[in-house]
Amino acid sequence: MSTAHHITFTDWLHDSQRAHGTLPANLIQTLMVTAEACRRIGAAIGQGALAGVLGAAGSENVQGEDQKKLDVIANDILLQLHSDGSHLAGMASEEMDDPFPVPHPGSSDAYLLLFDPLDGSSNIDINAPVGTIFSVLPAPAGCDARDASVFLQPGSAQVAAGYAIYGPSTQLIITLGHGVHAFTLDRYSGELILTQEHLALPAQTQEFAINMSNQRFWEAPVQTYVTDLLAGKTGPRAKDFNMRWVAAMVADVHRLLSRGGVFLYPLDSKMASKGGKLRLMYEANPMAWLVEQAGGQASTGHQRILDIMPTGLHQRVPVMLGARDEITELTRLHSA
Ligand SMILES: O=P(O)(O)OC[C@H]1O[C@](O)(COP(=O)(O)O)[C@@H](O)[C@@H]1O
Ligand SMILES: [Mg+2]
Ligand SMILES: [Mg+2]
Repeated sequence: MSTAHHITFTDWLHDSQRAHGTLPANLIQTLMVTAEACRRIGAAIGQGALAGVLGAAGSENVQGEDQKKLDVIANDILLQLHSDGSHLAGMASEEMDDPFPVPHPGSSDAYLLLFDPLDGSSNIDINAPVGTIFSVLPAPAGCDARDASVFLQPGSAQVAAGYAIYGPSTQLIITLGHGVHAFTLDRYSGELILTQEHLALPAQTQEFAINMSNQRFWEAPVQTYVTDLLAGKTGPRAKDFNMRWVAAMVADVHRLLSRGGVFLYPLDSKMASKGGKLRLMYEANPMAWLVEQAGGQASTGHQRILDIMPTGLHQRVPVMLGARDEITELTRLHSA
């Protein structure tokens, strides 16, 4: 589809409502407030050293990881902006052990919002891209969002998913189940403007993303897969592959959605007991749905990510997503 100009995110949400009729007011509100939170997080990140926001917060999150000041700031911005409304029943975040119930949950059709407020934290101090990832689930009628089990729905139940990337430009990428669309922040007007509709992920690629320093810890199927890619033209794949690793899932997935590719964070023996590196509910699920909506696939190697029945809010899973033919090859190797 052609590039559209000067359609703001708000206009687009109302157009989508007219076109698909599936956007309740509370969902529109959830997405508008999330977009505004991302704009403010992007502004704080953009100020960098000038705002004193860089460096460690001196605390740990539930995963036992050191929090950066911006992890905490980004989390607080999302909590604060959403707490004012009645569109959500509750929120869950990488940075909080337990769910955050919204003080005055309103109507029965409220939503649950899950997020990784700042993805790629280790990139902050080197002025490289970072992002915010979010996933929206329906709240079961009359649920008590203090109870983590209300959030434990498979990725296939998501009603919206997306991310903001804070790079040379700030962009918001979103799906509501009708393709993947990109908005770019106009820094002069403060508006998010629709800049690309229906992002498409080619079935084939010659580019892969994986943290190669973990090679010796991977399981056999991933060892075989990457060995074949590295063998290039004279190997079994009969073509040369390029490799990229930004070390922020948002940026690595954004590259896939922009020019194709495959991204892997497989299980390795260092983290086998944890189940993987990336978090299912607010990293793997939203990215898996975006990738599928763009024509790609997302798998653990054994199972479609969106079919996983979650057992914990902060559950981790192996992630392989991107070009359809590559994920098909990876699942073949895992079942061999
Ligand atoms: O340290 P590595 O192996 O490069 O890990 C990079 C991965 O870790 C993450 O940064 C984890 O995200 P957080 O920064 O939200 O903890 C992913 O975005 C990225 O894919
Ligand atoms: Mg992350
Ligand atoms: Mg994070």
